[in-house]
Amino acid sequence: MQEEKSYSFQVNLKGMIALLSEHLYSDPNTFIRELLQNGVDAITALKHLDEQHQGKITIELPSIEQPKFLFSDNGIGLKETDIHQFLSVIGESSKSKDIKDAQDFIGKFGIGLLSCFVVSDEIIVETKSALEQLPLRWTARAEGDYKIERLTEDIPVGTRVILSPKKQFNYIFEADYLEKKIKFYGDALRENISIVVGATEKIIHKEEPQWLASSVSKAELLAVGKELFHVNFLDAIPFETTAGKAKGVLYILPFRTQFSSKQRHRIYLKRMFLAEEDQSILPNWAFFVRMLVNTEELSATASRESLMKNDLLRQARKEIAAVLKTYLQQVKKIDFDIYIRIIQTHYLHLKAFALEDPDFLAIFLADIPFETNRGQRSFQNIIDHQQQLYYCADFEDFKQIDRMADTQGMILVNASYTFDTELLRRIKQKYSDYKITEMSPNQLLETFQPIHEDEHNHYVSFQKEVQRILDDYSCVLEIRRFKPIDTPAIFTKMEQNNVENTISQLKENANPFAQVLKTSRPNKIQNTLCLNADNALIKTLMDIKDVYMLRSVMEVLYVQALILGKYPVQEREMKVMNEALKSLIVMGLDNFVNL
Ligand SMILES: Nc1ncnc2c1ncn2[C@@H]1O[C@H](COP(=O)(O)OP(=O)(O)OP(=O)(O)O)[C@@H](O)[C@H]1O
Repeated sequence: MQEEKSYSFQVNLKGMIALLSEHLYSDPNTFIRELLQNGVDAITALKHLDEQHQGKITIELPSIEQPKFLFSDNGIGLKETDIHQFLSVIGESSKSKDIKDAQDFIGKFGIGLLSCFVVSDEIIVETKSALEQLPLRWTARAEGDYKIERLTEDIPVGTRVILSPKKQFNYIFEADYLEKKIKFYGDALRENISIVVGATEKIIHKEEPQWLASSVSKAELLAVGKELFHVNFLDAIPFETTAGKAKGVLYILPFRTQFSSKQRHRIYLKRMFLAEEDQSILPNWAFFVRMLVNTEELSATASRESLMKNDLLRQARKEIAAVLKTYLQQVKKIDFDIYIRIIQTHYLHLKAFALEDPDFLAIFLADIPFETNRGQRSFQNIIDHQQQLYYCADFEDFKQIDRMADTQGMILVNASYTFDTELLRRIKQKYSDYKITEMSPNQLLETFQPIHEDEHNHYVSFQKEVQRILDDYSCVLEIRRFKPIDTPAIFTKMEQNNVENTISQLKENANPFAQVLKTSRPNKIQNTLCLNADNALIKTLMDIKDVYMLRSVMEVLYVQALILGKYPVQEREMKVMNEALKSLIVMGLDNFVNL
């Protein structure tokens, strides 16, 4: 048997840097964030020794006289052993979780400094540890070697990172550009940050942001929101969570958003900007919200572009969801105007989530708006009006009967919009006290008053004659009384398989017409022409003895009813109408001549 030998993995630094820069640090600005983070962590470490220590970060920009980029902090610095152990070993961090107070630091993976290689072929770190007082210089090259030397001149306690910008990234080291980026990443930090250009020093950040202060008014929060997101929000809801120690503001958007569109938030981790597009700390139904949040205890992924999805995050999300729900419950009492504006703007999202979440449904039930034949109305308003809610799940059905419903004084919901039908069915299921009925043209027809039994004899021969005419159009005749009385005929069309549904639904609603419908209509029937016994023209028609004239008038009425019901009128029907009109005119002329 061969002798066993064990070997250590070797790391090709160049390959590693390429990997990191192409995948993990695809944005060349990342090094700014990583340097800021390291500076802040070093200051935090020194504060563990001296609570009063005032942190400061100074950035010196390259110039003709001094072509390097210098990033200095007055943090704890590095001892010689730290340099070997942490700076020079990829993946080693002095802030990892097995050290005490690890949760105070932003960094933890031991790779962040490598991002400097994206913009510079060399990284120099000059440092003096508060614990060792030895000024040292570490020089690392992208080729993978490094050296350490003792500095002859003394330097203050802290660390200075020196980079030689690659030509293609010169733009990043311009004062304006850099200032913007520093503010972007570091606007919530406690440390003073200044930029030095030549002989001038400019403090670009020094104050704790207003939204993180302990007492701040709603007006101030709205002003912060406007400045950060350029939006005049409807409202600002401050919140804090126990899980993950998140503190921030939920802003209610004043405009409707697409379900698929991602909102831009401002998410900070230990006051360092982390991400804009990470939605994971918000409940998925909070499309109408933009969030400004700092978390002290949640973790970031290694790329630092999002929060780590773990139990703590899920717990924090639950707390935020509870805050938002409580707000929505209370805002109705506190500020009705805002409540109504929220509903008017975001009802589509609210409907979607009312479907998923019974709490949501309970909050908004009364005020959920629906489109009806009489404009937009809230659920409660419709119920109050007629003690029940009628709706059409199909737009064609709605189109067909909205005019009739209107003249009958009925409010009819057009539930053909996304979520409406499903939501009404859910409400019906959950709140059995409410009477909610799906309407089809035929069902509406069934609510029309039938002719009295005693009158049947009077109509028999007329009915037979007209049915014979309508047989040519596969249409069944009904005679009823309905409003408006100036409407002589209504045409309805029903899918074959809807007949049974209609019957069972009418039965469910204890509608006496259910039995009539079942017995009087075979399943094959699709088309119905309902004549209005109260209409003057129909009354006159009953007295016409001339079968040709009756046929012509009926054909005109049939096509007119199609048009009224917004059914497509085919060439055949147009031809029938024209022929019928022509016959009527001829008949009229004959009568005229005979006079
Ligand atoms: N400005 C600094 N002052 C003191 N120590 C520093 C400084 N910058 C880096 N270090 C040391 O170098 C180590 C490696 O830094 P690096 O930025 O690569 O990773 P990290 O900050 O530990 O973790 P992450 O990869 O999550 O940012 C740090 O853990 C720290 O010990």
